[in-house]
Amino acid sequence: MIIAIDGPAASGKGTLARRLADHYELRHLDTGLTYRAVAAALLAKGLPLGDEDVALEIARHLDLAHLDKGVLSSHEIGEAASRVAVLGGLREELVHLQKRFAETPPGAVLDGRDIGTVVCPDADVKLFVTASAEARARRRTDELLSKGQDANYTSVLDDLRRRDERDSKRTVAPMRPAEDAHLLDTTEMDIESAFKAAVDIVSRAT
Ligand SMILES: Nc1ncnc2c1ncn2[C@@H]1O[C@H](COP(=O)(O)OP(=O)(O)OP(=O)(O)O)[C@@H](O)[C@H]1O
Ligand SMILES: Nc1ccn([C@@H]2O[C@H](COP(=O)(O)O)[C@@H](O)[C@H]2O)c(=O)n1
Repeated sequence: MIIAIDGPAASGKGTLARRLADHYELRHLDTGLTYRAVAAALLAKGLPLGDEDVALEIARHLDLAHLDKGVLSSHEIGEAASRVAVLGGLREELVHLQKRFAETPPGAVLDGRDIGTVVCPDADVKLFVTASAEARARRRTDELLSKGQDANYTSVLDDLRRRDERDSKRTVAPMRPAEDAHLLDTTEMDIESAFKAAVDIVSRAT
Protein backbone atom coordinates (compact mmCIF):
# COMPACT_ATOMS: atom_id res chain seq x y z
CA MET A 1 0.00 0.00 0.00
CA ILE A 2 1.19 3.53 -0.78
CA ILE A 3 -0.21 6.50 1.17
CA ALA A 4 0.54 9.97 -0.25
CA ILE A 5 0.32 12.94 2.10
CA ASP A 6 0.72 16.54 0.98
CA GLY A 7 0.13 19.89 2.60
CA PRO A 8 1.65 23.23 3.49
CA ALA A 9 4.46 23.82 5.97
CA ALA A 10 3.76 22.80 9.58
CA SER A 11 0.31 21.44 8.73
CA GLY A 12 1.12 18.24 10.65
CA LYS A 13 1.59 16.01 7.59
CA GLY A 14 4.88 14.58 8.91
CA THR A 15 3.34 13.73 12.28
CA LEU A 16 0.44 11.97 10.54
CA ALA A 17 2.72 10.21 8.06
CA ARG A 18 4.85 8.75 10.87
CA ARG A 19 1.78 7.62 12.83
CA LEU A 20 0.16 6.04 9.75
CA ALA A 21 3.40 4.27 8.80
CA ASP A 22 3.61 2.76 12.32
CA HIS A 23 -0.05 1.81 12.29
CA TYR A 24 0.03 0.07 8.88
CA GLU A 25 3.63 -1.23 9.26
CA LEU A 26 4.84 0.69 6.22
CA ARG A 27 8.09 2.58 5.61
CA HIS A 28 8.05 6.36 5.83
CA LEU A 29 9.81 9.05 3.80
CA ASP A 30 9.65 12.75 4.66
CA THR A 31 10.48 14.04 1.16
CA GLY A 32 11.02 17.57 2.50
CA LEU A 33 14.24 16.25 4.02
CA THR A 34 15.61 15.47 0.55
CA TYR A 35 15.20 19.14 -0.52
CA ARG A 36 16.52 20.26 2.87
CA ALA A 37 19.63 18.03 2.54
CA VAL A 38 20.50 19.52 -0.86
CA ALA A 39 19.92 23.08 0.41
CA ALA A 40 22.01 22.46 3.55
CA ALA A 41 24.91 21.11 1.48
CA LEU A 42 24.83 24.18 -0.82
CA LEU A 43 24.74 26.49 2.21
CA ALA A 44 27.66 24.62 3.80
CA LYS A 45 29.70 25.05 0.60
CA GLY A 46 28.81 28.77 0.46
CA LEU A 47 27.30 28.28 -3.01
CA PRO A 48 24.20 30.04 -4.42
CA LEU A 49 20.94 28.12 -3.96
CA GLY A 50 20.34 28.41 -7.72
CA ASP A 51 23.48 26.42 -8.65
CA GLU A 52 21.65 23.51 -10.26
CA ASP A 53 24.76 21.62 -11.46
CA VAL A 54 26.12 21.30 -7.93
CA ALA A 55 22.61 20.68 -6.53
CA LEU A 56 22.22 17.76 -8.95
CA GLU A 57 25.59 16.31 -8.00
CA ILE A 58 24.61 16.47 -4.30
CA ALA A 59 21.23 14.86 -5.06
CA ARG A 60 22.87 11.98 -6.94
CA HIS A 61 24.84 11.08 -3.81
CA LEU A 62 21.95 11.37 -1.33
CA ASP A 63 21.39 8.38 0.92
CA LEU A 64 17.73 8.30 1.98
CA ALA A 65 18.63 6.12 4.98
CA HIS A 66 20.83 8.88 6.41
CA LEU A 67 18.72 12.04 6.27
CA ASP A 68 19.15 13.61 9.72
CA LYS A 69 15.91 15.40 10.64
CA GLY A 70 17.53 16.89 13.77
CA VAL A 71 20.25 18.59 11.75
CA LEU A 72 18.01 19.60 8.83
CA SER A 73 14.97 20.90 10.73
CA SER A 74 16.06 24.55 11.18
CA HIS A 75 13.95 27.40 9.87
CA GLU A 76 16.85 28.69 7.76
CA ILE A 77 17.25 25.32 5.98
CA GLY A 78 13.47 25.08 5.38
CA GLU A 79 13.53 28.47 3.68
CA ALA A 80 16.59 27.50 1.61
CA ALA A 81 14.93 24.17 0.68
CA SER A 82 11.94 25.97 -0.81
CA ARG A 83 14.35 28.02 -2.96
CA VAL A 84 16.16 24.97 -4.36
CA ALA A 85 12.80 23.23 -4.84
CA VAL A 86 12.04 25.47 -7.85
CA LEU A 87 14.87 23.82 -9.86
CA GLY A 88 13.25 21.45 -12.39
CA GLY A 89 16.29 19.20 -13.00
CA LEU A 90 16.89 18.79 -9.29
CA ARG A 91 13.24 17.85 -8.74
CA GLU A 92 13.48 15.16 -11.45
CA GLU A 93 16.48 13.60 -9.70
CA LEU A 94 14.83 13.66 -6.25
CA VAL A 95 11.48 12.43 -7.57
CA HIS A 96 13.29 9.46 -9.12
CA LEU A 97 14.74 8.52 -5.69
CA GLN A 98 11.38 9.07 -3.97
CA LYS A 99 9.48 6.91 -6.48
CA ARG A 100 11.97 4.08 -6.01
CA PHE A 101 11.47 4.30 -2.24
CA ALA A 102 7.67 4.27 -2.61
CA GLU A 103 7.63 1.29 -4.96
CA THR A 104 9.78 -0.95 -2.76
CA PRO A 105 7.61 -3.58 -1.00
CA PRO A 106 5.68 -3.58 1.27
CA GLY A 107 4.86 0.03 0.36
CA ALA A 108 5.25 3.32 2.14
CA VAL A 109 3.86 6.56 3.44
CA LEU A 110 5.43 9.61 1.80
CA ASP A 111 4.80 13.21 2.78
CA GLY A 112 5.64 16.38 0.89
CA ARG A 113 4.12 18.84 -1.57
CA ASP A 114 3.80 16.85 -4.83
CA ILE A 115 3.38 13.26 -3.66
CA GLY A 116 -0.21 12.78 -4.85
CA THR A 117 0.34 14.75 -8.06
CA VAL A 118 3.84 13.76 -9.26
CA VAL A 119 5.70 11.22 -7.10
CA CYS A 120 2.88 8.71 -6.50
CA PRO A 121 -0.03 9.62 -8.79
CA ASP A 122 -1.36 6.04 -8.39
CA ALA A 123 -1.16 5.96 -4.59
CA ASP A 124 -3.85 3.87 -2.88
CA VAL A 125 -4.88 6.83 -0.72
CA LYS A 126 -4.06 10.53 -0.96
CA LEU A 127 -4.47 13.03 1.85
CA PHE A 128 -4.05 16.79 1.64
CA VAL A 129 -3.55 18.04 5.19
CA THR A 130 -4.22 21.69 5.98
CA ALA A 131 -4.67 23.96 8.98
CA SER A 132 -5.04 27.72 9.19
CA ALA A 133 -1.80 29.67 8.84
CA GLU A 134 -2.28 30.94 12.42
CA ALA A 135 -2.68 27.42 13.86
CA ARG A 136 0.38 26.23 11.94
CA ALA A 137 2.47 29.17 13.11
CA ARG A 138 1.40 28.59 16.72
CA ARG A 139 2.34 24.89 16.49
CA ARG A 140 5.69 25.60 14.83
CA THR A 141 6.53 28.37 17.34
CA ASP A 142 5.75 26.04 20.28
CA GLU A 143 7.82 23.30 18.67
CA LEU A 144 10.88 25.56 18.21
CA LEU A 145 10.58 26.97 21.75
CA SER A 146 10.28 23.47 23.22
CA LYS A 147 13.59 22.59 21.51
CA GLY A 148 15.22 25.62 23.12
CA GLN A 149 15.41 27.52 19.81
CA ASP A 150 14.51 31.19 19.32
CA ALA A 151 11.02 31.67 17.86
CA ASN A 152 8.71 34.59 17.42
CA TYR A 153 5.08 33.86 16.44
CA THR A 154 4.78 36.82 14.05
CA SER A 155 7.96 36.09 12.13
CA VAL A 156 7.16 32.34 11.99
CA LEU A 157 3.73 33.24 10.55
CA ASP A 158 5.30 35.55 7.93
CA ASP A 159 7.86 32.88 6.98
CA LEU A 160 5.21 30.16 6.62
CA ARG A 161 3.07 32.40 4.41
CA ARG A 162 6.03 33.30 2.21
CA ARG A 163 7.05 29.65 1.86
CA ASP A 164 3.48 28.52 1.07
CA GLU A 165 3.26 31.23 -1.58
CA ARG A 166 6.55 30.15 -3.21
CA ASP A 167 5.62 26.44 -3.02
CA SER A 168 2.16 26.91 -4.53
CA LYS A 169 3.12 29.42 -7.24
CA ARG A 170 6.25 27.77 -8.67
CA THR A 171 5.94 26.51 -12.23
CA VAL A 172 7.35 23.01 -11.62
CA ALA A 173 5.22 20.68 -9.46
CA PRO A 174 3.49 23.38 -7.43
CA MET A 175 1.91 22.35 -4.13
CA ARG A 176 -1.75 21.52 -4.72
CA PRO A 177 -4.18 18.76 -3.76
CA ALA A 178 -4.46 15.94 -6.30
CA GLU A 179 -7.95 15.75 -7.77
CA ASP A 180 -8.58 12.50 -5.90
CA ALA A 181 -7.05 13.65 -2.59
CA HIS A 182 -9.06 13.64 0.65
CA LEU A 183 -8.83 17.03 2.36
CA LEU A 184 -8.15 16.96 6.10
CA ASP A 185 -8.31 20.32 7.90
CA THR A 186 -6.75 19.87 11.35
CA THR A 187 -7.15 23.47 12.59
CA GLU A 188 -9.58 22.36 15.32
CA MET A 189 -8.10 18.88 15.88
CA ASP A 190 -5.41 17.71 18.24
CA ILE A 191 -2.85 15.15 17.01
CA GLU A 192 -4.90 12.17 18.21
CA SER A 193 -8.14 13.33 16.53
CA ALA A 194 -6.27 14.08 13.29
CA PHE A 195 -4.74 10.59 13.36
CA LYS A 196 -8.15 8.95 13.93
CA ALA A 197 -9.64 10.99 11.06
CA ALA A 198 -6.76 9.92 8.79
CA VAL A 199 -7.14 6.21 9.69
CA ASP A 200 -10.84 6.52 8.99
CA ILE A 201 -10.14 7.96 5.52
CA VAL A 202 -7.54 5.26 4.75
CA SER A 203 -9.78 2.41 5.87
CA ARG A 204 -12.72 3.68 3.85
CA ALA A 205 -10.51 4.10 0.75
CA THR A 206 -8.75 0.70 0.80
N1 LIG B 1 -3.30 18.27 14.95
C1 LIG B 1 -2.29 18.86 15.60
N2 LIG B 1 -2.54 19.60 16.71
C2 LIG B 1 -1.55 20.23 17.37
N3 LIG B 1 -0.25 20.17 17.03
C3 LIG B 1 0.06 19.44 15.95
C4 LIG B 1 -0.93 18.76 15.19
N4 LIG B 1 -0.31 18.11 14.17
C5 LIG B 1 1.00 18.40 14.29
N5 LIG B 1 1.23 19.17 15.36
C6 LIG B 1 2.53 19.74 15.79
O1 LIG B 1 2.81 20.79 14.85
C7 LIG B 1 4.19 20.82 14.54
C8 LIG B 1 4.36 20.66 13.02
O2 LIG B 1 3.97 19.34 12.67
P1 LIG B 1 4.75 18.53 11.55
O3 LIG B 1 6.22 18.67 11.73
O4 LIG B 1 4.16 17.18 11.52
O5 LIG B 1 4.31 19.37 10.27
P2 LIG B 1 4.79 19.21 8.75
O6 LIG B 1 3.62 19.55 7.93
O7 LIG B 1 5.41 17.87 8.55
O8 LIG B 1 5.91 20.36 8.69
P3 LIG B 1 7.05 20.61 7.59
O9 LIG B 1 6.38 20.98 6.31
O10 LIG B 1 7.80 21.79 8.11
O11 LIG B 1 7.88 19.36 7.48
C9 LIG B 1 4.84 19.71 15.36
O12 LIG B 1 5.34 20.27 16.54
C10 LIG B 1 3.68 18.76 15.68
O13 LIG B 1 3.88 18.06 16.90
N1 LIG C 1 7.72 16.87 -2.01
C1 LIG C 1 8.28 18.05 -1.62
C2 LIG C 1 8.74 18.25 -0.33
C3 LIG C 1 9.31 19.45 0.00
N2 LIG C 1 9.44 20.40 -0.94
C4 LIG C 1 10.13 21.67 -0.66
O1 LIG C 1 11.00 21.57 0.46
C5 LIG C 1 10.69 22.56 1.44
C6 LIG C 1 10.91 21.98 2.81
O2 LIG C 1 9.95 20.96 3.02
P1 LIG C 1 9.40 20.57 4.50
O3 LIG C 1 8.26 19.63 4.24
O4 LIG C 1 10.53 19.92 5.21
O5 LIG C 1 8.97 21.82 5.16
C7 LIG C 1 9.23 22.97 1.14
O6 LIG C 1 8.94 24.30 1.53
C8 LIG C 1 9.16 22.80 -0.38
O7 LIG C 1 9.64 23.94 -1.04
C9 LIG C 1 8.96 20.20 -2.20
O8 LIG C 1 9.02 21.10 -3.07
N3 LIG C 1 8.38 19.02 -2.53
